[in-house]
Amino acid sequence: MLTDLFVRDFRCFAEAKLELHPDVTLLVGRNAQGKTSLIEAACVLLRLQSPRTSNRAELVRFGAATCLVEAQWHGRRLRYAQSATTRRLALDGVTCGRSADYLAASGVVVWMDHRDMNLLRGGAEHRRRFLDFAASQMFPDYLHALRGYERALRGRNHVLKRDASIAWKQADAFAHVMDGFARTVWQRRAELCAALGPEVSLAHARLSEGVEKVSMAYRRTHDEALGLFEALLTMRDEEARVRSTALGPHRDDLEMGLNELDATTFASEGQQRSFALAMKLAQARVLEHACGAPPLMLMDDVFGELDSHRRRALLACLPPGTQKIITTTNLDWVEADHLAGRVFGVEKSVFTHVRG
Ligand SMILES: Nc1ncnc2c1ncn2[C@@H]1O[C@H](COP(=O)(O)OP(=O)(O)OP(=O)(O)O)[C@@H](O)[C@H]1O
Repeated sequence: MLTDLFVRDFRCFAEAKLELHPDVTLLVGRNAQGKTSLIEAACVLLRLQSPRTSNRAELVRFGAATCLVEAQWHGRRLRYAQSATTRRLALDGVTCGRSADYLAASGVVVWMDHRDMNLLRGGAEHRRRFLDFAASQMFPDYLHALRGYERALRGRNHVLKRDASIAWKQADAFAHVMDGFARTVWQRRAELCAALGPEVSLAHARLSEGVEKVSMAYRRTHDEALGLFEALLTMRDEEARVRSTALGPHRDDLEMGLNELDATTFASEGQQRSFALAMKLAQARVLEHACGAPPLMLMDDVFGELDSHRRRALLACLPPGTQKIITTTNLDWVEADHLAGRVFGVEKSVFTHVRG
């Protein structure tokens, strides 16, 4: 459970302190008052990643030198400080030099927002990001393998673009490195998808009252029997033409089926929304199972646009004991019998305790 959340010079906040509720904390305010920034701070503190940006310097309030986020997570004190160029982490008041050690002690997170529709409507990169965020929380070796793969991929693409005549020997050296990391990435993504598949079906059945059938499968760019290095050897002509790496985990995708059809093209908007919700719920259940404790749910303005059946199903499908921080522009949708907790109003980056 996350308690005692404190931020200083983070995004629009000079300083804010919130005592979070063990079940539900609602942050209510008009647009651009700071709701999303606050739950982003919680995500950064627990996972060292923002769902909104990969440029950490953006987190520091304009004009300030360093941002700070601190909270208690299941009795441990987490501290994240970030300047334009450096990041400092601390666990229980002791500086933590290795992010892997920090992440091992920290909690897991599921982030939900209106962009979740991109899991169905957007390109494959959205689905890969979904897998990567979950896999990096479940498997301690995943992020290292993914970053190593991406580094080698950048190197290889640079070689493919650089000269009029491609230095294949150099490109192959990068391909060897990519091949090693790709094995871990594939294995972990496959394990994750095997765990997610049945959970997506279960969650979707509750959201759609059991009338539709969904499926989800991981799709590689090439035959599994071939290693990446060998597969890339067969792509010389194509790569010489497009000047970039044609195969590998950076091009893989998830195949999403709805009643045996491709959900990314044939599903209605409502069906796609239920599918995306089911994926996030499945992520929560799989993370709970893998990590032994429910994730923190950070839900950015997702409830207002759901009908009351799906709102109830969404809450009912979460693992028992899941802590939720929910942002919303109004409380009209809140039904007292299924959502009690603490409410804060937020205006111009200042939080006011309203009730609970
Ligand atoms: N580094 C920063 N320093 C200062 N202000 C920032 C920084 N980054 C973002 N902001 C500002 O913070 C404000 C709050 O943004 P935030 O996305 O948290 O609002 P919100 O209440 O979630 O609104 P919405 O409901 O529209 O998403 C915005 O006006 C944004 O421009």
